Amino acid sequence: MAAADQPAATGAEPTAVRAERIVKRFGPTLALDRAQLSVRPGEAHALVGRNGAGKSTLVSVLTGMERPDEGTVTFSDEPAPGYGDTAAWQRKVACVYQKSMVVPDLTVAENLYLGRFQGTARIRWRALREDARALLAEYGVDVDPQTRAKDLTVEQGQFVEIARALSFGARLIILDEPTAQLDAGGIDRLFTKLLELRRQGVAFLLISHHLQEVYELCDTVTVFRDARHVVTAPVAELPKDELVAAMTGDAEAGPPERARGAVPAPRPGRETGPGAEPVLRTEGLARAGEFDPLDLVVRPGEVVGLAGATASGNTAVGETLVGLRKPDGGRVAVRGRAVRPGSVPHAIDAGIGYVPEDRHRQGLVLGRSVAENATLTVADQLGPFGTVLPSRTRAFAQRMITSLDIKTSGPGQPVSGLSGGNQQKVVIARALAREPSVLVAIRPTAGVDVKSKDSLLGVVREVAAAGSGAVIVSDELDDLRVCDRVLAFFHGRVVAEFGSDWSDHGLVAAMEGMADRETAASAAVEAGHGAEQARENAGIEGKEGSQS
Ligand SMILES: Nc1ncnc2c1ncn2[C@@H]1O[C@H](COP(=O)(O)OP(=O)(O)OP(=O)(O)O)[C@@H](O)[C@H]1O
Repeated sequence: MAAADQPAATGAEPTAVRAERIVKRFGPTLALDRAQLSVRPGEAHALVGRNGAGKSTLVSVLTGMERPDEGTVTFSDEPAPGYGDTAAWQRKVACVYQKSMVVPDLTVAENLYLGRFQGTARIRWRALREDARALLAEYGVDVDPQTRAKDLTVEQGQFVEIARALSFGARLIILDEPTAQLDAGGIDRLFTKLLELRRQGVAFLLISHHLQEVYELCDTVTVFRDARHVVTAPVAELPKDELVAAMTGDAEAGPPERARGAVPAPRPGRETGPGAEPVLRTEGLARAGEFDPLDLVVRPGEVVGLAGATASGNTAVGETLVGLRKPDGGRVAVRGRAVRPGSVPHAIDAGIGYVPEDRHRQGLVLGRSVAENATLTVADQLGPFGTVLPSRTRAFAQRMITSLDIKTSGPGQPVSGLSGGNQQKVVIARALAREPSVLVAIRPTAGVDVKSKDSLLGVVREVAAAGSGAVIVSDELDDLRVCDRVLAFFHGRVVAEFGSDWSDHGLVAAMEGMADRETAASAAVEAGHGAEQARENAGIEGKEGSQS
């Protein structure tokens, strides 16, 4: 491996932060085992590792949220503040999460000065707004200070958080999956802003499962595996396959591991292919202001992608299919049977399995165990006469834990103690538990590590191979690669239809609104399909324009 180990402190160059020999235990779990990390001023440093490797735990230690059992943290070679001294920590470091932590009902100005009011002195609102305006201008953030935080876009929220942290004096900003909810333009603007700030000496620690981002944005990368520091190296000296190998512990990255056993074997008599009865069909399905009437057909054995950037309508379609949103018009049928609109329980009963985007709000009961969460949708099958047998629940959950490679101390562990990526696997386990006819997954691999991503997407393919169908709603190209065909949404309409041989460029252009259906059809023809075939492949029935 070309990678060098963490350079020893020379004393010549101060570090923005240095963590040494950090040990952190949660009950029997050793989350950090003598872990180390140092970040230089002005550096963009990536911290990567598989789900459960200890990244978030280190962030908690570096931001003063968790006290380590052993080890030391220094900022600019000075000891870290005492644990509990929040104000002192704020002057050193801040973590910007995917979901902005600002108080939603307060204005931007109020959020910026939160926690800074002293004693009982009257707050001078006009001066506060002026100060906020000046502060935002200083950091080049184009947001009106009187906007309520809840009305900010994800991108604006992140910028406000960064400005707030810098105004406290912090010179180290930790970004936890910052691009997960940004579209291409937002990512560009974030990257530009970070570059500007780095020139002023601000250091960034980026936690990401998007390895491409690591290469585009960072100059140094640290890999954690199983609670330990494995390697720190300049990104230019660590090719992607070596980086993945360091994360997984494999000598070579090797072929993706496949999760086995989570998916039932194909059912005899279940036909697949173009002639088979659709597992899912929508006719004229629509929601005003969100998406135009959509006729969609998913046949057994098929994985169909609904691609689109934020607010393109693809997520709204997915959430309407699973009953979370009520359509204004049109119908949904599973294996020919109509599904009652706008009802999640009916959708589940009809055979629609659902993997939500926001697992915290829609997916999991955090205080409950892995076993209880994984079996929430099948409680009726776990014992006679409405009872739930704990032994059956545990056995069922154990099968899911093994087949989806969920890193947990066992079926009884509360889900709140799992890492983010492992929580996502529990959500998928739950969706699969009922052996759905069609699985609808919205950004299913958000926050999931590179190896588990392959394995989860492999599970989706297996669901299809077993005679069901799947719909993947995502803007992640890796999610869409497993699809047999992809419909690209823009402004609530399907603007392009692709077979499985789309190019990154073509699909991204379509999602950005730079392709219309004609271009897509000609792209399909160029790729060797007839135009009719391209339309047929796309499963769009009825006359041209039925979706517009
Ligand atoms: N509050 C907690 N209680 C119990 N165990 C915990 C707690 N927080 C973390 N852990 C355990 O510590 C280990 C490290 O988790 P951590 O969240 O730091 O991983 P991670 O690298 O951030 O993973 P991901 O990429 O999935 O977010 C995991 O085994 C996790 O289950």
